Amino acid sequence: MHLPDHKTKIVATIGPASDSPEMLIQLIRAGMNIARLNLSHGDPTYHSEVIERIREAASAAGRRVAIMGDLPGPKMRIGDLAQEPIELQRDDLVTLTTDDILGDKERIGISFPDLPGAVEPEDRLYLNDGFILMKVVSVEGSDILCRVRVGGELTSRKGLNLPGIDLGISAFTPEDREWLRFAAEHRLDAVSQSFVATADDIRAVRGAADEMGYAPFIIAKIERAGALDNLTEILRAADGIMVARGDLGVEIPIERIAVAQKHITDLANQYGKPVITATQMLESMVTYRRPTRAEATDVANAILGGTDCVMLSAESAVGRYPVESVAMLAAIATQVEPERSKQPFVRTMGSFHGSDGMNAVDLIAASVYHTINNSDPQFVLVPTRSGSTPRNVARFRPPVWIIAFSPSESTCQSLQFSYGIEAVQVDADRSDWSRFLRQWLRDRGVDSGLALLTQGPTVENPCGNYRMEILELGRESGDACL
Ligand SMILES: Nc1ncnc2c1ncn2[C@@H]1O[C@H](COP(=O)(O)OP(=O)(O)OP(=O)(O)O)[C@@H](O)[C@H]1O
Ligand SMILES: CC(=O)C(=O)O
Ligand SMILES: [K+]
Ligand SMILES: [Mg+2]
Repeated sequence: MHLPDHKTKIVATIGPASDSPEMLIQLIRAGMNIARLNLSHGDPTYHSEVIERIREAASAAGRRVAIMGDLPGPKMRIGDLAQEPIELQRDDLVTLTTDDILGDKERIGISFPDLPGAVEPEDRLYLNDGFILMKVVSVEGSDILCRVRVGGELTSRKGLNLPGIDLGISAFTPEDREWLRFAAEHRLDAVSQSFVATADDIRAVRGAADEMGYAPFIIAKIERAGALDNLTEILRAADGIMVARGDLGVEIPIERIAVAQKHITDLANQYGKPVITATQMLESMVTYRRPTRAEATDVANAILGGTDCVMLSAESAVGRYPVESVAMLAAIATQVEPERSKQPFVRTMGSFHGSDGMNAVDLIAASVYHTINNSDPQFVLVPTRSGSTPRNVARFRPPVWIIAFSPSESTCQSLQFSYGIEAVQVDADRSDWSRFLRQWLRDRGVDSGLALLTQGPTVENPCGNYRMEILELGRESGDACL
């Protein structure tokens, strides 16, 4: 039976460097599980074509690939530049204007009409994920005169951050609603919402999707300071979460990123919701064939720390080595995963020991955890409808693959986000899973050792109980069950 070498899932942003059919096939073969479309860049025609190419490449490669549309959110960006890149130097005077212009070194357009009213002299503005720092000198009409404090290179449509200044815009913007409709029309598996502040932002996306008859897997991107105070409620409302370190590293002091990442990851593991670690994971591979030691270590530490997915941004969207970058993530994951200690039980279950005790799902997941620790099963087999039972087992990061069986194609696609889960679509729910799965394994040449089977009550078997079975695959009397 073919299973990947790595259980960590790989997200790659698709852009001009990776959007050809040939590149997409290579990315998939190198280990890409999820293609991310950054809807802040490129128009609907472009993204429609790319979606079609990704699906064709996935079927040509015979691999499951999920597609995630990353909604722009209320991110302020500079407009297009007449010539690029431009180089801003310390002490340069630059005017940011809401006028519709092609920018240059003296005047740069910005997309947010209310900005001049929201800033005052001495405020700090950051460009390009914080690389460039400017201070406001004065505001006049639609113009903001700024002095460059830390210079650097700038290209079109880079982001603009104002840490600490609340612009009072909700995360789910009218533009996002248009892109959500696009995502619904193209049946994208997942959408990620940028700049989430509260659970209401996620509920707004889910509500709007509902009205469109669309039920995407919804990822909350944590990239503003306020979201860190509302993590629990955001995790409850969302299907998964992303540590969006590009903007987060500007919105909170960069020296606090590691602690925030650890906190978000631990909490997501406890809730059994997938977490994506994103941005600058292999940044130097935008230009060079090899990453730095620090980057390779960052990827490894994210995996050791419990991330489900690692993500590429510019490396795969506009870099010189998209395939090598995916292959590097896969190689690091393959080396690191066997070295990880089993997730400590208390760390994963800690918050669930409330006054109500553990619920049935947690009790079963705990039993699977203990059984794996005391035996050496080949697989954990999990029939599922929504995907929550396999995710509850996956949060322990068992050293064996969890194979989830679901009649729902969208559940299978959403399981692409979870560490160590391989999804298999089956024709229908059934009442004879143990017989069926014994045969399924035998058809794939697996007929010795142990497998664990766990599931909750199902539509086929609504009176069933939460259960864990131990399948002795070679046992004669077990064969008699076939
Ligand atoms: N479809 C695309 N077309 C052109 N350039 C792209 C595309 N997708 C990404 N890029 C480029 O790759 C860079 C890194 O991608 P990334 O997804 O991190 O974007 P970002 O602009 O930093 O915004 P965000 O915070 O939404 O991720 C972008 O700044 C952009 O220059
Ligand atoms: C991915 C993203 O949006 C960020 O890192 O800011
Ligand atoms: K975006
Ligand atoms: Mg961002």
